[in-house]
Amino acid sequence: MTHAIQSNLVKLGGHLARAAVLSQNPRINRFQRFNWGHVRRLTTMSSQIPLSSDFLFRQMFDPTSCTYTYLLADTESKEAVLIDPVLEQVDRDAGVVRDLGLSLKFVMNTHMHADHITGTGLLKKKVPGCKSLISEASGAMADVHVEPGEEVKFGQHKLEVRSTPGHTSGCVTYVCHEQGIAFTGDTILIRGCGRTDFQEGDPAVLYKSVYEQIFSLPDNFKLYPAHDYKGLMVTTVEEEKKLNPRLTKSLDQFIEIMNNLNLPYPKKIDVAVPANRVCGIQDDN
Ligand SMILES: N[C@@H](CCC(=O)N[C@@H](CSS)C(=O)NCC(=O)O)C(=O)O
Repeated sequence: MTHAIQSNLVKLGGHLARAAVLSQNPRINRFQRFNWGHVRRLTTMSSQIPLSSDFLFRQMFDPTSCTYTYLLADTESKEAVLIDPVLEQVDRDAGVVRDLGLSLKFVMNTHMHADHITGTGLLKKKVPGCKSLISEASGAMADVHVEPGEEVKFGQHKLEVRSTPGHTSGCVTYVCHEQGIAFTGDTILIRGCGRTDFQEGDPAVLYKSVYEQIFSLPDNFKLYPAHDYKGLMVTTVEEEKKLNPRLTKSLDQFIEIMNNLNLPYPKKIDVAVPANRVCGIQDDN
């Protein structure tokens, strides 16, 4: 061991010893004590669940709205579903479906989005035969309305519909149990969650949805959100249970945080919500 390493280890030992003494001293108030909060991290990690070889998964990004669209398919039967498409990316999405020789069964949304217009209506025109799908509770028009507990089937695979209101009253999470993955829309984001200040948003309802419907999934289930604003792509139940800066708080603290986010309204809200109520475009089929 070099002298420099030895000396740094001695210094680190000193810091840790001082921190331990400070944290035990009753005369030092809680704000002066060594704050371990910022060193919170996973010390162990649950084993990873691999996707089965007949399960196609593609995550695609729209840089303007920071939306993720997901293409899932059964590679044997070729049946596919597309989750949360964006109007401006319809040609990209239809192109991937065509290139891979897939048969698009459902174009589905996790909720009625407020920040972008869904690509659903236009995809129905460009990819004949596919059906639009959204929750009954969303209040949006679609060919198929799903209820909590129902399954969306494509080939040998299926997604369970879980009701996760709070960001909007009609939000759902689609869970593929056999692959250990869930599509959470805006209910839970990576180290964040959907805002609750419009479209019947309610922080207490969102908190309950997350704890009852998402954190009740196995720790190693991967969570795929509808947005990320920091370049992250995927998280796990375990990570969010332990590291989510909002959802690791008590219900009261969470409500306080959500009621004071003071975010500007999404720029497209006034056009997106009415358009998404009718599948993104007036559907004249
Ligand atoms: N700047 C964007 C809108 C960003 C935003 O409000 N995102 C929503 C999800 S889309 S309605 C959200 O819930 N964000 C949570 C957060 O903590 O950021 C725009 O103008 O479109």
